Parts: sequence; C-alpha cells; structure tokens
Amino acid sequence: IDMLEEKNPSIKPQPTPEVDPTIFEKRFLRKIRDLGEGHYGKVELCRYDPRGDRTGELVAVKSLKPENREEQSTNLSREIDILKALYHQNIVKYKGICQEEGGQAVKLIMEYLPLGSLKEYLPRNKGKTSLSTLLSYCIQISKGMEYLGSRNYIHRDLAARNVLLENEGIVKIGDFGLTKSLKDNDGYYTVKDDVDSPVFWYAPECLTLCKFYLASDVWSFGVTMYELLTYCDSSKSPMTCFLDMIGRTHGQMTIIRLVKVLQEGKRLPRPENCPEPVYELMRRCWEQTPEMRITFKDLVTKLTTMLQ
Ligand SMILES: C=Cc1cc(F)c(CN2CC[C@](CC#N)(n3cc(C(N)=O)c(NC(=O)OC)n3)[C@H](F)C2)cc1O
Repeated sequence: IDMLEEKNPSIKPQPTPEVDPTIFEKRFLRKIRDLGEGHYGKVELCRYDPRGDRTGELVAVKSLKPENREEQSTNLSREIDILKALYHQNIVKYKGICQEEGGQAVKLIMEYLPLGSLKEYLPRNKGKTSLSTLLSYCIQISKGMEYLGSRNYIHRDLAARNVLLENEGIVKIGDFGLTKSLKDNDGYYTVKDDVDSPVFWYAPECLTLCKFYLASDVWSFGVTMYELLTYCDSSKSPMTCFLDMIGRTHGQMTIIRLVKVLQEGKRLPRPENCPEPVYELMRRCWEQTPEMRITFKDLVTKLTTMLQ
C-alpha cells in the first residue's frame, strides 16, 4: 500500500465520517404506537428507519408532553445521563437521544422489549410460569437494584409495571423516571413530588418523613415480590389489599390510615402457594425501620439458595 500511496495518494483510505450511533434523527423516527403514559410524558414504540424501507430497528422512545416540557426537561435530561451510564444485564439498555426543534426538546431512545412488563405478562402466562421462574425474576431484579445502589442511585418506583421481560428467562428494570442520585452523604433523598408517588409501594419513612433511603427501595422490592408471587392479579394488588385494610377512605386520609396500619405492624398477606420462607423474605424487606431491612446483596444470596 505504501508504495501505491506514494504513487497515487488518491487511494489513501479515507476515514469514514464519524457517525455517532447514539444520535437519532427525528425525520427517520416513525411512531408505531404508545407503550405507556406517565404524568409528564409518554413512551412510544417507534421504528428508526433511515433507509425508509421498514428494515430499521424498533426502539422505545420516552418524551415529554409539550405542556410539561418546560419544567420537566431537566428531569428527563437527568434520567438520560443516569441510564447512559448504567451497564447491567438486568437494566434496560440506553440507545441514544433524539433532539428536536434544534435541541429544545430531547427524547430518550431505549431498546424495545416486546414482551412488555411483568404486570402485563404474568396474569396471561400464569400457567407456564413456575415458582422457580418467579424466584429467578426476583434474583435478577435484586441484582439490577444492587448494581443501581452501588452507583448511589435510588430508584423510587420499583414495581412489576417497571420490570420488563427480555425473554421468558430474563427480566430487566425498564424505567428510571423517578431515579435520583444520593449525592449528599446523609444517605437519603428528600421526596418532593408527591403528585404521583406510588404510595402503596412506599416505605413508612417515605410516607411520614419524605425521606427515601437505599433501604426504601428494598421495601418497594418486597412489594414487587408480592406482586410477582400473586402473578400480578389485580384483585390482590397492593392497592386493593391496603384499601381493604384501611377502608375506602378518600383523599389525603388514605396516606394517614396507611401509615397507621403499617405502624401497627400490619403487612400485605402471604400470597397463596407462596412458600413460608419466601414470604419471610418479603417480611424482611418490610421491617419498620430502614436500617433493620435486608440488603439487596443478601436478598440475592438467600433467593439463590432457595432456588437450588
Ligand atoms: C415521561 C415519563 C414516563 C412515561 C411513561 F409512559 C412511563 C410508563 N412507561 C415506562 C416504560 C414501559 C414500562 C417499563 N419499564 N415500557 C418500556 C418498554 C420498552 N423499553 O420496551 C416497554 N415495552 C412494552 O411495553 O412492550 C410491549 N414498556 C411502559 F412504556 C410504561 C413512565 C414514565 O416515567
């Protein structure tokens, strides 16, 4: 080559123009349907089809509703920065961003997991989902959460609706809309936005002190375990159960009544066909004080032992 180049510089191999695979152009992003709706925005199934022949890949796209764009754009940008830096087999993959209107509004592009969340999948596949498979899902969620906590992040919205299936054997934590960094060293995040807080997945300290610890995610994991062991049967959902316990009160009395029954030691019941040792593990996630709760590390160990 050197000899040839000397003679004829025009065949010098030109560097291919740097194409950043994490930048998605709006004009090639084709909406197919909605996947989900949040207060401030939505997640859509799209095809990124630069060749225009429908051979492009399917992606999940999170964007803000125009009316919330102003106040929520910082939150979405933070979520993008968090997800971009997470690499774990049980956490949904970041693919990139799509800037529109000259960078004014940004969209988060993630991998698309067509089996959807456990909340949709489990009730429809109860027959073919064994207890061992449910325990395997619990182990994988715990591993993802152990990794998240090791990076000093709190999830704040761990629930079956936010756990996706890669396939029938692999699950991933799929949404990080409420995730916060535990930057300050007092080890908790002060919960502000109580407008759409998932109160029936919240630990007592979140409800009474508006403080969210790493151990508060363990409480939510216990509720998520309960959902899995009930195959996400909506008639036995955490909300239905707790409302039965506290009576169908209205408005802000609900939280006050919920705090009271939790302080009395009342907890979600053992799901039918849930072995006693598995329920005991849930109860270890629901210790009244955060420091008494089991850790995700120990949950992985104990759940793995049960699966042997
Ligand atoms: C703007 C904020 C906001 C908007 C929202 F709509 C939601 C709620 N949304 C979360 C993402 C969601 C569930 C999860 N995890 N999901 C992701 C995929 C995927 N990556 O494939 C998927 N797949 C699927 O359903 O396949 C059939 N569902 C589902 F869209 C609900 C939360 C929010 O914070």
